[in-house]
Amino acid sequence: MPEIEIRANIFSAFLAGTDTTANLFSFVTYYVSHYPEVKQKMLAEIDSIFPPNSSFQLTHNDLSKLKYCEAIIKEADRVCPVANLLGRYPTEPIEVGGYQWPAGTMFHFDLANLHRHKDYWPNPETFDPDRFFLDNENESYLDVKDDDLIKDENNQKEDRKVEQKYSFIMFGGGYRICPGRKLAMTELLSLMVYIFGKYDIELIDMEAPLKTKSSIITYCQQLMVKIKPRNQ
Ligand code: HEM
Repeated sequence: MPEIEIRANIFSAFLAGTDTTANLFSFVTYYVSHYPEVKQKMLAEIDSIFPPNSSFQLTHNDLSKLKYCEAIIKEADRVCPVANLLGRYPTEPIEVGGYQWPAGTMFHFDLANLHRHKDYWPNPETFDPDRFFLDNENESYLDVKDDDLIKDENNQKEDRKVEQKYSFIMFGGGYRICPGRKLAMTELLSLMVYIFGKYDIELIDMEAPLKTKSSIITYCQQLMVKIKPRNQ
């Protein structure tokens, strides 16, 4: 492998594997602290599986029971997508949006607007993890199934399931879907158990908006919080 490719791979492993997860955890912290009813429901779920003041082992099986926490992570990324720059280029001429495009045209996906599109999301501006929680039994955002891929490849846009799936593309989709998605979810859920399970986190200023800046990813510029051990 040429040196430039080795460097590019190391760079993307750092950027893709650490900055995404770290910044999304900041967004989760902001939203959880901003919505007391969400925080309460989250703590009830964490405490029911990882009882406070008990010595527990973090197992994959127990983490996978944290369906509401998973919904919070997805909802935080829906309203504030940490990976916002997603590109594709066609290898052959293609028609998109009623226009003909030559092979090699670079298309960028506008994740922030897609994740808030009113055709797919009722009350898109509202932070509401229940939209993922109540749906959790049927959803499969993290596991793209082969039959969906085949249908999508053939561009069968009438397939409503595929269309709905791709209205939320936190981890991208298709053959280039994020290979670290399960690790990312495991890391984020573990952090939620260890941090929110043990500490009470409050925003210094409940009125302050989430301060972010976007480049290749959206990162948290500042998050002022007060941390103290939880009273259990
Ligand atoms: C919350 C955390 C994360 C988010 C939101 C995220 C999101 C994404 C997105 C949107 C893509 C583009 C997918 C596409 O083009 O369809 C991607 C690609 C990628 N991600 Fe992640 N990611 C996260 C964590 C991770 C972690 C933990 C790793 C590795 C340890 C990782 C490794 C990668 C790599 C290597 C690619 C490029 C894949 C390719 O081009 O084939 N990501 N990620």
